[in-house]
Amino acid sequence: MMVDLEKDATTGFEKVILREPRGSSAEILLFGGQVTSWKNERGEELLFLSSKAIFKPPKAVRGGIPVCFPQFGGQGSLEQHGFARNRLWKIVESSSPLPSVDSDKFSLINNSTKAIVELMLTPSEEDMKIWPHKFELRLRVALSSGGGLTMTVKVNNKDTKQFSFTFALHTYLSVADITEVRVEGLETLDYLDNLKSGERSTEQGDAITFDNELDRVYLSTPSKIAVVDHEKKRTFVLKKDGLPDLVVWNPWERKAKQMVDFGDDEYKYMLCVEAAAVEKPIVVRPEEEWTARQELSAVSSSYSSGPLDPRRVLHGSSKEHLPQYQASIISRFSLRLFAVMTLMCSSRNPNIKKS
Ligand SMILES: O=P(O)(O)OC[C@H]1O[C@H](O)[C@H](O)[C@@H](O)[C@@H]1O
Repeated sequence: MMVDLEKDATTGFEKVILREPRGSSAEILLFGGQVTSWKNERGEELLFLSSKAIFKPPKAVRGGIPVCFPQFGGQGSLEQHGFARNRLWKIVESSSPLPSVDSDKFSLINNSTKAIVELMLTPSEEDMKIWPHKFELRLRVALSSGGGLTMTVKVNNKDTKQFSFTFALHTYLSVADITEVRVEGLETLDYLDNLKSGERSTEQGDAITFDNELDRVYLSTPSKIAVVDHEKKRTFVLKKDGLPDLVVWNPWERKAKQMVDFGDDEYKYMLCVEAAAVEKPIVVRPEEEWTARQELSAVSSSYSSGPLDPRRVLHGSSKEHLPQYQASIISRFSLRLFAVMTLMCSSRNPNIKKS
């Protein structure tokens, strides 16, 4: 396992590179704490990064996995998606003892089964003027020996009063042809439609497919979602904890043309699936810590990684023989029962603890 710190020759941005012996790798910019590359063992890029991406602060970089904090979207007093994605983060030295970046390239061999780096963002005086809360935001990125990419986020409240925020890991997946892509695991869920001023609707269909612009916040989503790329015969599996919502976004043709940092036809080759906490802001009291996690893996589409949706576990295959409306009613009933039981078991967010 290797962890390198380099200065990108083209952009001048400092980046951490994680490599594992079988050939997979990941790159993380200190600007934005943003993962901009994740490659499998054959060296194939799994994340989308626009060819028109602008590497010039304070513009956020279009692609990879921007961190949206302390605000997702435009609902709030801050700039769209908050400021974390266009600030310079620091490496937490204890995570990977990286030397300074003065010379060309440094390497270190990490004997664990994962190549890991931890980055941190704390507010500057300027940040405190627009969001007056002392916090520590940590992002740990780990590349496992199988090539899976795990991102663990922690927000510590270092202030004397509580604060709340919304959050997303805004993952841009690279796909071969968006019209041949299917998202599984969101069937029958409620969503907020950003193309209809956040109107609430219920997903009726089967898996989600794409033939137009789509911008939705799916609510209370299962912990495991699959994005099947038929053309590439590849399935991305996204597992998450502490991030109940999932934003699904593709700008399609018209919006693509309006974005200066996005190629006119690049919408065909990307899909954003964003593990998020949007509908219910996260509240963290002084000296508390909130943790969330997302695990990404890319597997051949013939691979089955087990049931996606907890409701399918409850009903088994018998659900498939029921008329669709009946199956959906049962699904929703059991979901509500599950939600009530969860609420009864814990009234506090289980992802928040004393730090
Ligand atoms: O252009 P950005 O600020 O990076 O936002 C890109 C997109 O992010 C999310 O997916 C939102 O749901 C979209 O409404 C937004 O257009």
